[in-house]
Amino acid sequence: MDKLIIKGGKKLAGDVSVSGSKNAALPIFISTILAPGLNEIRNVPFLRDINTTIKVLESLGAVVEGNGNIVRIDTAGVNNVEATYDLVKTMRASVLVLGPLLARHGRARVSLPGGCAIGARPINLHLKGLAALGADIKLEHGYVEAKAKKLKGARVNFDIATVGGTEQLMMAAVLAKGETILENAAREPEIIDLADILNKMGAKVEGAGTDTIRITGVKELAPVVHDVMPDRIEAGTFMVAAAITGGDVKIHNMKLEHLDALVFKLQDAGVEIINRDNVVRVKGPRRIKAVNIKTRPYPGFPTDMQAQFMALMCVADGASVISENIFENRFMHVSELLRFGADITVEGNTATVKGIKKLSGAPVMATDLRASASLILAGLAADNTTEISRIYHLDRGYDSIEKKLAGLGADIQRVKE
Ligand SMILES: CC(=O)N[C@H]1[C@@H](OP(=O)(O)OP(=O)(O)OC[C@H]2O[C@@H](n3ccc(=O)[nH]c3=O)[C@H](O)[C@@H]2O)O[C@H](CO)[C@@H](O)[C@@H]1O
Ligand SMILES: C=C(OP(=O)(O)O)C(=O)O
Repeated sequence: MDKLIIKGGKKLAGDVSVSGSKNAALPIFISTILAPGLNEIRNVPFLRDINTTIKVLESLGAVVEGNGNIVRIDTAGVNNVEATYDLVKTMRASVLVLGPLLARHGRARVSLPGGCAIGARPINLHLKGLAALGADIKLEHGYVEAKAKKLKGARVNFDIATVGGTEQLMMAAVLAKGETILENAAREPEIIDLADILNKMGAKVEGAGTDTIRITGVKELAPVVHDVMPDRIEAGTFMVAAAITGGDVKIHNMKLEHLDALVFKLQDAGVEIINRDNVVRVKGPRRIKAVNIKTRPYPGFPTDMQAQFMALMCVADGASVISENIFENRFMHVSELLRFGADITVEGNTATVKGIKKLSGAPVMATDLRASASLILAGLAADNTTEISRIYHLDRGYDSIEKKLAGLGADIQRVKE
């Protein structure tokens, strides 16, 4: 197993480029099931979750080959309709094959994903929506079995704005008979990227990015070439890295408009952000000011940036109140941040962080993807040496993060344990 060793205290400076988005690429890869033939996906990040998605698609009969950041997925031969426990358990997004398999083959058998470290993560709203489209759904032996001769358009009103649920229903509805209206749909930019590829394939999806998405079913879809959008969470993580080290970093290949909520909070904390010619320059102040955040569905503050922002608040002047409103157990980084000497108390879904002058490097353990990023950020700001173990979580979602940070002057190394 690999671990990271960071010698903190370096102000980051220079240029860094953001990779393609994990949370956009996974549903985009899965959407190719709907367009039999050779699809080409570009700007693909190198991530463990991408490899898992490729394994899932191959297990269904797709032929996949990669060349750098371009991946070609031939879905002509997809004829297996079962995604097994072994694959789904390592990556929850695999459950998204349900909608496209059902739409293309009229049936699917997919392992229930179960919870994960950050929460229970149910899929009841995915299943309720598919049932509204006419699917017959059974839960048996840990698997969802879904059947429908032909899905039929319907109105689906989500109780909660769910990103995965919205993606699942979009992919099911594009080949359904008639019109589907998704109300209280999630509005994340990754949903727009998915709608874009589906529309290129010949689908009729309108309103992605708003809370009402209208989909008119079509008979068939054709394969396409598509570029994945930049990863807004990776970009946000670099912004916090610049801020926490008092650095001066220019970030390329990012869309600042996807990060409004984070930008406002960073500015309130005293961070300077300049967007010129599509390059975002982030300058950290000498001292960070404490600000409060509440995670919310997009366009609110992203839950995927909560852990990283908490690391920043650990060294702010004053106290910050952080509420996590999406996942019930997404504070696992707290106990590890305490090992750096941070002053954090948690009550229910709220953490109160009292900033201290300096964190102190420590051996810590990564518990989930974004928690890992928060520990790196703390390590960059801390004195002395930080050792982060169990970084396999990090490799699920960050493309060469240690190399990119080293390129900005961080003293960070990956070593074998
Ligand atoms: C709204 C939100 O911030 N979604 C995040 C969520 O997406 P992901 O798609 O994993 O999760 P959802 O958006 O579906 O979940 C939003 C909320 O709805 C609940 N829920 C969801 C589906 C369902 O069938 N039943 C149900 O009750 C979840 O428990 C959660 O409280 O995690 C991803 C990985 O961290 C993030 O990139 C997404 O931005
Ligand atoms: C938790 C995350 O991903 P996943 O939904 O794949 O678990 C994430 O991207 O922060």
